[in-house]
Amino acid sequence: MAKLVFIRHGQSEWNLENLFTGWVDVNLSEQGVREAKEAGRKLKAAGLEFDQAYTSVLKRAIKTLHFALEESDQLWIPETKTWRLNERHYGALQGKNKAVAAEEFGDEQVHIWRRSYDVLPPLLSADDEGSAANDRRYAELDERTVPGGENLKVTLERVIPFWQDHIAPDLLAGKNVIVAAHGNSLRALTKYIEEISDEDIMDVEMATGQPVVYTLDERLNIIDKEKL
Ligand SMILES: O=C(O)[C@@H](CO)OP(=O)(O)O
Repeated sequence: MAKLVFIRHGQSEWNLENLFTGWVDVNLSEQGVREAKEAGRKLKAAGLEFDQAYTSVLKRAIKTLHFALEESDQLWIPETKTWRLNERHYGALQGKNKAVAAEEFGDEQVHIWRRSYDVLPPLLSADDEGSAANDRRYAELDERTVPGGENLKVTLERVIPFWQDHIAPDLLAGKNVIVAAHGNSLRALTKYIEEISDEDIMDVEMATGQPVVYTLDERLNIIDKEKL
């Protein structure tokens, strides 16, 4: 039986400032560093040993993974970074304050942008300075693949191929896997593996720095789920 752990990054500087973040590569806050280290201590106390780690190409998730693995003395394990585990791209909302946006557009509209399954945020154009098209780490992406903004549905559609090609084969081979990622890329994975409806996923939240441990059978059915 394989173990699968999801961990959302610790609090980021922009979580603290209540800004839409998405693909902006912000750092962990001091509290976020503490949360990541605490997560590592919990993994160690639970006796969890990993064979493979996956994370995004954003430093808040990468650093969370490293702090957690360091605290549990497993920094040596193989790790793969992929844009497919990035936070959802928040389009033109990136960098805006969530409370200010709620005053400007109304609470309901902001809630729809944040939690609806298939409503897109206002998009960022490819020639915008902040576009991922100008970022070297996404140079491998076909320009039609570089998002100008994503909803959870689009996020799920780019996360699940990575699950199918990498994470699921590892688990099927009996490996224990840790995935350090983001609120919405993890909501997409959670929706997929727990078969949560488009409606019910609106109420699912991921806490920063809290490991979620799944025990899976040899066909990847969920036997147990525990939050540490
Ligand atoms: O701003 C973001 O990128 C995400 C995660 O912090 O926010 P939300 O919870 O609104 O999806």
